[in-house]
Amino acid sequence: MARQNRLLSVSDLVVQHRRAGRRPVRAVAGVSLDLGAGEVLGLVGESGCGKSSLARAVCGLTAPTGGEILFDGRPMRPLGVRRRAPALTGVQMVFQDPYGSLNPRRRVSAQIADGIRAGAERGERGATKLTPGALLVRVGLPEDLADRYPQELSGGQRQRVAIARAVAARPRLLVGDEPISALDASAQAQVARMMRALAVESGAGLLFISHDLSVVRLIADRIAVMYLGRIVETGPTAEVWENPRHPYTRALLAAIPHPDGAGRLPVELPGDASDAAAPPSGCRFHPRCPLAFEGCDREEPQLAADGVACRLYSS
Ligand SMILES: Nc1ncnc2c1ncn2[C@@H]1O[C@H](COP(=O)(O)OP(=O)(O)OP(=O)(O)O)[C@@H](O)[C@H]1O
Repeated sequence: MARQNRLLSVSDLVVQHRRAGRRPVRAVAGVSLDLGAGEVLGLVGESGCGKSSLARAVCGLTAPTGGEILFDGRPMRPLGVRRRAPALTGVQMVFQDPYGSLNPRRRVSAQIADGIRAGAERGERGATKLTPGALLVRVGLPEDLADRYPQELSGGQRQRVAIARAVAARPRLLVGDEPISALDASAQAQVARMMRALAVESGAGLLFISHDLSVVRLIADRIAVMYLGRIVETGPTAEVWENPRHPYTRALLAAIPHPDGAGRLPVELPGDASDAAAPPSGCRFHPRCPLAFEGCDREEPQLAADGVACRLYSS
């Protein structure tokens, strides 16, 4: 499908953070990806690889340093330029910490009502039929929680409220930045599945970001694996899960404990992830790669049409 026809199309995105008196950090170093309506893309990678920087740029919260973000075929402008709340553009984001994003002084019902209003203002069909109580039930909470304040709720309840508020705005694109990592392990898969259901049934695209490949694979149609600012592998979920090709994806998979406690042993990657402010030359993963060979420290592999950025597969 042509880029302009995708709900979200990111090409060669660069996000660089300036730091006073220190070298800038290129958190996103040339990323291209796309997402269709009703589709779920899982973005995975270790802490610090640039997932949040990418998510914030996609939502217009951070100005890109380079590249292009098309939303519905039109350039996504940073918030300062657009001067409109993301909800009014049809993009909603759910963050890891719902405490930071919910207003402690307003009742849950009022905050969800804000979302409903934003959807209605954009003229989204059905937005005015939504009610805070019905949305709470939809995210697995009792209706009467609407009268409470965020601090009266548990962390898991707050995160469900944040999801209800995001969905209330009838977004065309929902971005979850580690939306489940603060939840109990027992609730993570359930909440992830709920986000998928809510997005897909309303025809929205979902960009679901997590460091946990085992949860992402439960809900994503496609997976993109990010390492130090770059996408190193991407493909349909079943393919990436069953036949990971990039050595980094393999290491991520090998580190997932088997459900019965046996099976795969955690494999430690040698060394720490490199500093994004001073990435290694050549392939960014080569200092930790068990399969690195002659030349990997000089040539930076590009993401090929087969979805892998690794010299092992280039002819
Ligand atoms: N505002 C900022 N100013 C300076 N450096 C930043 C800023 N935001 C992020 N960084 C740096 O950019 C790199 C990528 O960070 P980012 O938060 O995007 O990654 P992440 O994969 O989302 O990690 P985490 O899951 O820990 O949030 C890191 O080296 C981080 O220290």
